[in-house]
Amino acid sequence: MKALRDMSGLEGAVQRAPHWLPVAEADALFEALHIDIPWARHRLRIFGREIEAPRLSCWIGDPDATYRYSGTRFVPQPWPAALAPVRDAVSEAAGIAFNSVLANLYRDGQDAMGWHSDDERELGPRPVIASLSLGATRRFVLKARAPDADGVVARHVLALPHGSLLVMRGDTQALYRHALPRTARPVGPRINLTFRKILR
Ligand SMILES: O=C(O)CCC(=O)C(=O)O
Ligand SMILES: [Fe+2]
Repeated sequence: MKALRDMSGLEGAVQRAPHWLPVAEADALFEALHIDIPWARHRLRIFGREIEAPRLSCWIGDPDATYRYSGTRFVPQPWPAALAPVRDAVSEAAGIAFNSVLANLYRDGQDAMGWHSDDERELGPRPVIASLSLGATRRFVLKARAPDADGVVARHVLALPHGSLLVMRGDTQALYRHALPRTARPVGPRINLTFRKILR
């Protein structure tokens, strides 16, 4: 496993390791999760309207780690065998014991996630979120909620390749929104695992 490094311009808040999981392990994990996870379409509430999320998802976690995500309460699915050791390794890398993960499957370039922050109350005020990406490389964009002293709205675009780990911590959710835009490029499926710690 490669060490996490601070992203320039986001020191102390966002870290990543582009090739965190060795390719063979990342390949095996993608295959296992693609089959083992009961993927479903979640409903999101955006500006008071319910929409079907343009991706498939599954909430996984310890039995008492219930969670509200975009207006819906989820009781987590149990950890698939292939995922439990990954949870432990990601927890060690990020320095926090994660008890849940939102797994996302982006079937092709039309699947996406709009602007949001991972700021649900269950995560506490300054949550640590660790995001492991498998499969097709997609662009992940962080955009500041407010302009800086020069009037510039900071924007950071990251490619998240197969096996990469991204950690957001500190005030990242309070100060930034993030999104995974659609792409017209022909891309294969991507699985993203966003590990979270639900406070009880
Ligand atoms: O797919 C990604 O990289 C990000 C997903 C995300 O932000 C989320 O599910 O909260
Ligand atoms: Fe998110």
